[in-house]
Amino acid sequence: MMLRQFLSRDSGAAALGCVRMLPQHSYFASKASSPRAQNRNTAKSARGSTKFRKQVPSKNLGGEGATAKERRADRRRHLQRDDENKITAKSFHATAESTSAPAPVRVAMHPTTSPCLFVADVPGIVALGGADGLVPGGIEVGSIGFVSPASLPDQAPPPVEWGIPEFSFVGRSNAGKSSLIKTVMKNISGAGKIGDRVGPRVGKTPGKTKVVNYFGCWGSNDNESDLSPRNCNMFMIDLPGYGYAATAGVEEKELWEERSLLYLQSRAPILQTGEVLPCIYENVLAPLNTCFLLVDSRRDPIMTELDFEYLDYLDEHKIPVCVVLTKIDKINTLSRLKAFNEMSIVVQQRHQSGFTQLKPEVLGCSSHSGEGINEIVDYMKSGGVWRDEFYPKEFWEEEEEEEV
Ligand SMILES: Nc1nc2c(ncn2[C@@H]2O[C@H](COP(=O)(O)OP(=O)(O)OP(=O)(O)O)[C@@H](O)[C@H]2O)c(=O)[nH]1
Ligand SMILES: [Mg+2]
Repeated sequence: MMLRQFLSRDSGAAALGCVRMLPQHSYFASKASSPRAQNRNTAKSARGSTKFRKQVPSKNLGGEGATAKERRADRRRHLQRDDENKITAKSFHATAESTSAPAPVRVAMHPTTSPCLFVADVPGIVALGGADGLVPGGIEVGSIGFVSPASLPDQAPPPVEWGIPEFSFVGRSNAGKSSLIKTVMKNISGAGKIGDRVGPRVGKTPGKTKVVNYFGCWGSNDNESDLSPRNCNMFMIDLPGYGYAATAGVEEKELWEERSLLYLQSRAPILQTGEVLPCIYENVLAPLNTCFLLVDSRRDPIMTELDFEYLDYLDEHKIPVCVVLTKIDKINTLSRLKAFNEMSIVVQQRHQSGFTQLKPEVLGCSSHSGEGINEIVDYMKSGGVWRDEFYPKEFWEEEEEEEV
């Protein structure tokens, strides 16, 4: 009961109670200041690995004597206007392209939110969890839909304060992030096809996704009036990839990378400022539940320097990470074994050296054949890292005692 109230987005009082119950010395604070973390940071600066650490939101945007960073912020504002992912009024009249869904997919603009919400209301297939759909026992999902793009964190549709769990997908450009989200949306909703106005856009050339896109998941029994971002049970976030992009120059690409990093650091338990948020941010949970780090299973070696740098960044911000090998339909059994072994060694080494938010098991999937998708969906529906790895054990034990 207490647990459910705490996780409920509308129970501010219960959340406050929980803040008091948190251990005095934060789980995250102790990890952040550990000698191992300090050594890692020192080693990182020594090898000049600063690509993903320079990205700090700029306060002074442009103007005379502006620094390169400020000029980039100016460009960012400019790009926001003509971004290809921006929703236009014309899109409101779009219909979803779902030909083989179990029931017709309806697309609706929700009146209570910004005029860019599309909802694909598809009869749900699974119902987990309790009344709120957001309980430690699981996250109930059944309906899915595109909510909104955001170029900057403050444009994100669900404010951090709502504490709705978010699952984000990161990786090199072309790793298969958007495809995976699309396939997961199909799995959740039971729809045969997810159109581009409801799901993420997929592209053959690296650099397709350019802004942070929010996809909402509602409960399977929610009706149309419940389908606002506030009522979402979880979000899936499609982020622009890092590394080579065929669709843009270096500067534009840097801007997209910055968008990803700004998103991550604004939703993570540890802020860029060094401030530690011990699971709770202004009385609610830090919303970023898990970051799926996608790696193309065909790569040899499996991890590139950029992947390692990204992993370092996630570690530094104490973001829970689950590594997923993608496109496994493209490789034979022997190559799969090799890829999984290689990746598991990396993950276990990192886990043992202090990156405890890194899920020790590596997942694999194919968005084309559907292999491994159930495991990813099950992971999210079971609450991701909320119960087990993310929170200190004593936290839940204390809660349960309170219930008695
Ligand atoms: N064979 C196979 N191809 C895949 C799979 N997943 C994605 N692809 C293909 O890989 C290409 C890139 O997929 P995207 O989902 O757009 O990749 P992304 O990571 O979102 O790329 P960016 O948005 O550019 O960062 C597309 O041509 C997809 O069809 C998979 O599981 N198997
Ligand atoms: Mg993409």
